Amino acid sequence: MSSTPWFWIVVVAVVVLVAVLVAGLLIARRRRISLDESKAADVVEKPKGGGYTATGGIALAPGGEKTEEPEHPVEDRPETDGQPAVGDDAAVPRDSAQRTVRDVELPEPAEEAAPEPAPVEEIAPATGRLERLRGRLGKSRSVFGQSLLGLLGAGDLDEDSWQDVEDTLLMADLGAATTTEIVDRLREELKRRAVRTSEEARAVLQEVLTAALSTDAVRAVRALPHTVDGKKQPAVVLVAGVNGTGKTTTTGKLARVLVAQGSTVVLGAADTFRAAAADQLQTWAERVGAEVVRGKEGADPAAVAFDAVKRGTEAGVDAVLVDTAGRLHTKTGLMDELGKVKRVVEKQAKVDEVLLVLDATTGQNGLMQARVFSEVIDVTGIVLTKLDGTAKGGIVFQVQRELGVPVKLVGLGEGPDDLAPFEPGAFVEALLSS
Ligand SMILES: Nc1nc2c(ncn2[C@@H]2O[C@H](COP(=O)(O)OP(=O)(O)OP(=O)(O)O)[C@@H](O)[C@H]2O)c(=O)[nH]1
Repeated sequence: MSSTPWFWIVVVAVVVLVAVLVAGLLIARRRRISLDESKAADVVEKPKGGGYTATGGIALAPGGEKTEEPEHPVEDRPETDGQPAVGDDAAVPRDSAQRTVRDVELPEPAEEAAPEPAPVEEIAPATGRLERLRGRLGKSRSVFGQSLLGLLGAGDLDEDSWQDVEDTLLMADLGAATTTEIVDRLREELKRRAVRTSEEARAVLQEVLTAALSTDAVRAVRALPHTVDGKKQPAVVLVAGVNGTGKTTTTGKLARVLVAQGSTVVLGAADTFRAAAADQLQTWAERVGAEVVRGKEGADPAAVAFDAVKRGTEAGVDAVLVDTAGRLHTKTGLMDELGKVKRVVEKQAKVDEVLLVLDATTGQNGLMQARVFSEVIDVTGIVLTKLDGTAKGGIVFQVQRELGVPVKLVGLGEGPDDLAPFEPGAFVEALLSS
C-alpha cells in the first residue's frame, strides 16, 4: 500500500498540468488578431455620426499674431515639382492658419510720354466761301429756286397763286411780317416792270429778297485788336447760345478764319457746364496752333472768361474768343450767369462782339431764344448754323428783322471750314440758283 500515495500525487500532477495547458490555450486564442476583415466588421458596432471619429480637440491659436512662414516650403524644394511630398499635407487643412496680406511695393508706372502736338492744319481761305458752299443750301434752295420761281415765272398771277407764294415763304420760316412785306414788294415790282418772262421774274425776286436782308448795321466781326492808352488790346468776342446750337464749333471755325488771316488767338473755354466742351475747344485750338484757357469742370465761367482775356492781353494776341455755357434760356439764373461773364470780363477789357449762335433748323424756337438772349446781353451779331440741314433758310430774314441785329456768319456744315461770312446778295443768289 506504500505505492498508493505516489499514485494519487501523479494523478493530481497530471490533472493540474492538463488544466494549466487548457487555460493557456484559451487565453492565447482570445489574444489572436483576426485578419478576416468581414468578420471583424461584423463584430465592430458602427459608430454614430457618419463614421467620423474625432481624434482630438479643435486646434486653437492666439489671434492677431503674424503666422510664421513654414520653414521649408514646398516651393523651395525643386525635387517636389510643387507637388506634396512625404510629410506634406495633400491639401491645406481648412483650420490651418491663414496667410496674412502683405504690402508689396509695386513698380512706378512708366511716365507717360507727352502727346505729340497735333500738326497745324491748312485752312481754306475765307473769301468766296459762300459761293463755294452754295450747294449746301440745297434744301432751302428748292423752296426758293423751284417753288417761288415756278410760281412767279408762270406769268400773270391770280390771287390763289399769290396765296401760294405767301404760303411758300411762310413755310421757309420768313415769318408773317417779312412775308407780307416781300409779297407786297413783289406784286408792286412785277406790275410796275410788266414782267413777262421767268428770267425777269427771277431778277425781281432776287432784288426784293436781297433788299429785305439789307441793313445799315456793320456785318464785319469785330475781332481785330485795337489800341487802348497806347497799348495793344485784343478784340474780345463772346460766343453765346443755347446748348447744341453749334457755339463751340463756331468758336473753333472762327479761330481758324482769324488764324488764316494772320491773327493770333486765345480761346477761352468758359463752357464749364459741359466738360467735353472744353476738350472740344482744345482740339479746335490745337488744330490751328492757338492757346486755350480752361478751368476745372464746374468752375465759374466768368472766372475762366476773365482769365482768358487776361492771358490774351498779356500774350499780346489779336483776339480772345470766349465760348460760353449754353444753358437753356428759360433758366433765369443761368442767363444771369451770361450777364455776369460779360460784366466780369469788362472789368479788364471791353467786349467788342457778342455773337449769338442760332440753329437754323429750330425755326421759331431759335427766334424765341434770340429774344431772351438779347434781353440779357447786348447781342451784336448772329451766327446762323446748320443752314445746310434745313429747308427753312428763310429764318435769316426773320431773325435779322426781329432783332435788328445783323446775321454776320452762317454755318453750312460740320467741316472745319464750313463757316461763311453772310453776304445778302451771294446768299440770295445761292438760294435761287438751279
Ligand atoms: N450740319 C451742321 N452741323 C453743325 C454746324 N455747326 C455745328 N454743327 C454740329 O452741331 C453739333 C453741336 O455743336 P457744338 O458746337 O458742340 O454745340 P454747342 O452749342 O457748343 O453745344 P454745347 O457745348 O452743348 O453748349 C455738333 O455735332 C456740330 O458738328 C453746321 O453749320 N452744320
